[in-house]
Amino acid sequence: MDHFDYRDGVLHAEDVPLPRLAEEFGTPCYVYSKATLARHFRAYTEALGSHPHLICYAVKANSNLAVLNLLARLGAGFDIVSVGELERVLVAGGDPAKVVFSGVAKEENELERALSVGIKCFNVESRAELERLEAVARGMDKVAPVSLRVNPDVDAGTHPYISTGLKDNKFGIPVDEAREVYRQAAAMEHVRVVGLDCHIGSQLTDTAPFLDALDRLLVLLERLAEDGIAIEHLDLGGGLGVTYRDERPPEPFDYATALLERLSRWPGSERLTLLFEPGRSIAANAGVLLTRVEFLKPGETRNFAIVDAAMNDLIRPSLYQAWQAILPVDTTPAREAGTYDVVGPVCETGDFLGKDRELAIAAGDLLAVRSAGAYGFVMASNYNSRPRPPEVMVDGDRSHLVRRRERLEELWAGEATLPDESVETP
Ligand SMILES: Cc1ncc(COP(=O)(O)O)c(C=O)c1O
Ligand SMILES: N[C@@H](CCCC[NH3+])C(=O)O
Repeated sequence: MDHFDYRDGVLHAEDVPLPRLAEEFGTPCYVYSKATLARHFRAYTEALGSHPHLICYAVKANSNLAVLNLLARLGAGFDIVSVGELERVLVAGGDPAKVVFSGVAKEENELERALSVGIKCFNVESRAELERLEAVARGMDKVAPVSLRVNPDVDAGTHPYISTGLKDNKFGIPVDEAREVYRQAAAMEHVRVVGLDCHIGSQLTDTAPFLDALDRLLVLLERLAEDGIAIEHLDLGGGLGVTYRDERPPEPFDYATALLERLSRWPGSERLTLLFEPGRSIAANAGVLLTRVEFLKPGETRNFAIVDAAMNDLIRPSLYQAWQAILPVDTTPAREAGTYDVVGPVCETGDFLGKDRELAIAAGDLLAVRSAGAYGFVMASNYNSRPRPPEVMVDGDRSHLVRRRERLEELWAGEATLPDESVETP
C-alpha cells in the first residue's frame, strides 16, 4: 500500500501528477510520499500499542533530512551506523536519547561523539569493540549504555549479501559466546548493560526466522537473569521485507503483533521494552525514481530503452539483480508495446534498471521505478562524474525539493559533499 497510483491514466504521488514534478525538478529525480512514510511508521507503533517500545528507524535506508525530520516528529528513535548518520539525525531534530548505534567497527571518534551527546545504546558487535568502548568511556569519565548484538545463527532466507544472522556472517557475537561477553561487560566500570540486540538480515518475507531468533534471545535472557544481569530492552533489529514484485511479506502491523504475541508467553516480558530498527519497510514503497527515456535503441537480440537514470542513481538492480517495477508515467498517448532492457548512460554493461520489460513507450516519455525510497538515493554515487539526483517530498497536493541536484561545477571543485537539504517545519 502506498500513495502512488494512476488517475486518468497518469501516475500520481499523492495528489501530484508525476509529469508536473519532472517539469519542475527535472529527471532523474527521487520522489517521496510523506503520507506513506508516516503510515508505515505508525503501523509499527499502533501494533505495539501500550507495550513499552521504541521504533528506531534505520537511517541507512533513507537519510534525507526531511524524512528523518518527519519521523522524529512522529516520535521515532533512530538506528545509526556512523557518526555521519548521527549528525544527520541531530540536524533533523532527532532526540539523541532515542538513538541506538549499530555497526561492526565504530571508530574512537564516533564513540566519543555518541557518548558526548548521550545516545540510548551502543549495539556492541564484538569483545574487542566492547573493550574499545569501555576505554573511550573511561577517558571521558562516562558510562556507556550497552547491548550486545547477538548472532543467533538463523537462516533469514534472503539474498546472501543482505543476510546477517548466520555464523558465516561478520555481524554480532555468536549466541554461545554472548553469556561470557555479557559477564565481562557487567564487570566493567564504564559500561552499563541495558539491552540485548539482534538483526538477522534484510528483505525477509516470512516471520518464522524472526520468531526463531526471538526464541534464542529469550533463552539467553534467562541465562543472563541467572547471572544477575538485568536487561531493560530487547532490540529485534529491522529486516522486514516489502513487495517489489510478487513477494507477500507480512505487513508491519502483523509482523509486530506476531512478535509481541510470542514475547508475551514469557513471564515478565511486559516490563521489557521492545525496540525495532526498520528501514526498508518504512521507506521503500514510499518512493519512486522518476526518469525520462532518452532513446529507444532496437537491437538484433535485445531492444534497449536508454533512460537518463543509471546505476549511479539506483544501484540495487546492478548490485543484487534486484527487480523493481518500472511503469510508464503517462499511459494516455498511443504507443507500440515492446520488450526492453531499461538501461542508463553509464559505461558498464551492468548498468541497468530492469531487463526484459514489456513497455509501450517512446523517446521522451517518463518512467517511474517503484520501491525506490529505501537504499536508493543513499547508495547513489558520482560514478562517471554524474551528479546525484534531487529528492522531492510530496505532501497531499504540494511538493517541495528536499535535496537539490548536485551541480557539476561543484563536483569538479570537489565541493559536492554537502548538497543543500531542507528540514521541513510543521
Ligand atoms: C543493524 C541493522 N539494523 C537495521 C537495519 C535495517 O534493515 P531493513 O532496512 O531491512 O529494515 C539493518 C540493515 O539491514 C541493519 O544492519
Ligand atoms: N542495500 C541493501 C540492504 C542493506 C541492508 C543493510 N544492512 C538493499 O538494497 O537491499
